[in-house]
Amino acid sequence: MRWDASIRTKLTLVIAGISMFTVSIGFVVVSINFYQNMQESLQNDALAQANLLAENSEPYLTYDRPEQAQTELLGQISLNAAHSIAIFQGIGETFAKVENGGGYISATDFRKEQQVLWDNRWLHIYQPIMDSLGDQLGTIYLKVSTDSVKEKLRSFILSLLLLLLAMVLLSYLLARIMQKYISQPILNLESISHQVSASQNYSLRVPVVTHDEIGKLSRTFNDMLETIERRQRERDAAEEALQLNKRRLERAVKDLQYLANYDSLTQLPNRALCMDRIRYALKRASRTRTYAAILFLDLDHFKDVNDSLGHAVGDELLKASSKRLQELLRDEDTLARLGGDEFVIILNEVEDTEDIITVVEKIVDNFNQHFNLSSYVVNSTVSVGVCVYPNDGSDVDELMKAADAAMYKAKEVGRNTYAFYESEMNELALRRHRIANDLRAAIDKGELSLVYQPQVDLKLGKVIGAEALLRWTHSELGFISPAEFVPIAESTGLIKTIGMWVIDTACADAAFWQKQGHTNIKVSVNLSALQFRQSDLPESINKLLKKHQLTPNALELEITESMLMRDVEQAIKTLQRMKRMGLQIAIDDFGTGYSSLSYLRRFPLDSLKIDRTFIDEVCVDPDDTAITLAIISMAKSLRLKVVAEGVETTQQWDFLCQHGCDEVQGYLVSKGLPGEQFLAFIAAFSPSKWVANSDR
Ligand SMILES: Nc1nc2c(ncn2[C@@H]2O[C@@H]3COP(=O)(O)O[C@H]4[C@@H](O)[C@H](n5cnc6c(=O)[nH]c(N)nc65)O[C@@H]4COP(=O)(O)O[C@H]3[C@H]2O)c(=O)[nH]1
Repeated sequence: MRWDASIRTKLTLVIAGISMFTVSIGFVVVSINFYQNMQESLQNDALAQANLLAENSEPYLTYDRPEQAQTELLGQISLNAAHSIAIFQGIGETFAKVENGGGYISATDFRKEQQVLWDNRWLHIYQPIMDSLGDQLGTIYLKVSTDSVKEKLRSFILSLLLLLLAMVLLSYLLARIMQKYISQPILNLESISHQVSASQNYSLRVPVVTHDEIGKLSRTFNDMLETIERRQRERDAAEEALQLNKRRLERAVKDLQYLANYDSLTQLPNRALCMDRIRYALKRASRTRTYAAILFLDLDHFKDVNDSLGHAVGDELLKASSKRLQELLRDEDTLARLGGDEFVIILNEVEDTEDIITVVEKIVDNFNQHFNLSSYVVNSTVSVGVCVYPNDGSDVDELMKAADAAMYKAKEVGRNTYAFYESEMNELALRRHRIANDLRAAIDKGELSLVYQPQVDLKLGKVIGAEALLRWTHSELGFISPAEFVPIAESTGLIKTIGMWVIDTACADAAFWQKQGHTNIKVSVNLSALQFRQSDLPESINKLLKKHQLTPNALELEITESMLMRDVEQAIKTLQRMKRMGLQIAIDDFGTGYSSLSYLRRFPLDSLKIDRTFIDEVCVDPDDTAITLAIISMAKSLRLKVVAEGVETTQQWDFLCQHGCDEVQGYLVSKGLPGEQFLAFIAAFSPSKWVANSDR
């Protein structure tokens, strides 16, 4: 068993133990000595008395006077212990005896010779009585109790024990005090070594207070710490130098990597990294079944700028061009500089190839604005060649060649333009270009018009409003769907003008219908995202309402979920302004976006329009049924009206009727109608008549 007491305790106990052991031995020796002395004194005393009796007993024996011997002789004995005394004569006959606490004496106690005997309780002394002729007349027998000796020994031991206890206590206290001088330096040594091992702080030192072995040990320990501390310092310095070199090396590697992958002038990815990014874009596109577009850009007449204004201006133009391009791109797209005035743009995960046209047109348009360089204003247009993965090539080389070829095509056409590698895309781009250009004049030429698709209240069985739908009949291209030209108008910004024309026209028509007596008919107008973000839109609408003296609640604005979710707080503010004006607000194509319920509660809305794609299969596809029912119940819980778009069959109509939909619109009721036809439609509309003509 290990004993884990401290050295201090051990030392105290050892010192106290030794002193106790020594004192105990002394105690035993003294006690034995004392006992022996007491015995000897008693024996000497008793022997002297016995001798005296033996010398004086002769006449009493000779004249046979036992009574006198008893009183005159034995009665005179004085001893400090209980005793009995007898005079034997002849061969053991008791002549006289006195029993004075020394017990009974019988003939059996007789001994003839001189003897001194000790037993447990008694001291027996036999002393012969001799006559003058030297003959033995008898024997004196003295029997002395040893109780008095034992009693004295007991009280002696008791006082000795008390003394011993006091000495042990004293030695313990002295040991405690003394051990401090021995154990403290050891404890110091132990404490410092513990601190050093716990904190790894080698600057700690043990205080050296003695010059003995422990003092020497402490000094050696301190020397050892000093050596370790010095080595530690040297190692730390070496480690620091190593880290510094490592950091320098890492920075150098990073710089090298950067130089290997980035262009030092524009900080854009260089050719090597560009090829890598294209490879990655192709993988992403094929995994997500989308397109990737590679735009090869070359600044027109860059050489002239360099030659006439100097390389510094040329560099500045390249930097300004890269900044401008960067601003036009999404974060997930890549802009790289191949060298000279050649740039490449990678458009990732493009879902619709028409989006590529939008981007490339934006780029070409932007370069039609001059560059304000530090000392010159420079005009620099751009020629762009575009190819699309997977249509125009399956690997990086093929696609780069295609984009390069397309770029030369754009240069040949006369620069400041773009060209697709694939002619089909070129045609599409040309058509978009044409639409964008011609749309500007379409309003003035009177090519735009509105049709109104009736909206029927299912409970009332009455037409209660209409959605205004924009129509464009191009003088040469014929009918162009709003689904085609509205996004183009959005990308060119022309939608603002067209949108105001739509509201103006719809308000004028609605005011006319009201004048014709259809006071409860409201008109719904689609707002584009760009329009919705226009800060002066509420005021502009207000002006138009006043212009046509139309009550605000006769105008409903249709907004899509994505328009609201783009900047929720701003959207809430705009909607609140519109609501304060008294306008009606509907969410269009509901269910296709990502609006969250918590946000919906915060938008001041009047109705939700269930998207046509759900109504299409509402009686066939259980998913669409479930979604439609969920939208209806959600709208009810938000106290919003529900409108179903694209109702084409009576089954859909019945389903919506049964499940509490408020309003419907769709080909089952009517397609969009020109203003005057719509008026006639309201007048003629009666549910029974309509039911008769329907596909029931
Ligand atoms: N298959 C089918 N289709 C039906 C049925 N009932 C209505 N539709 C069509 O569904 C579209 C509904 O309009 P939208 O969802 O707002 O979608 C509109 C809207 O986003 C946009 N648009 C139309 N007019 C305007 C406008 O004045 N301003 C803005 N910003 N966008 C407009 O163009 C989109 C397409 O408009 P449209 O071609 O007129 O197509 C209209 C309408 O003709 C039906 O029963 N079956």
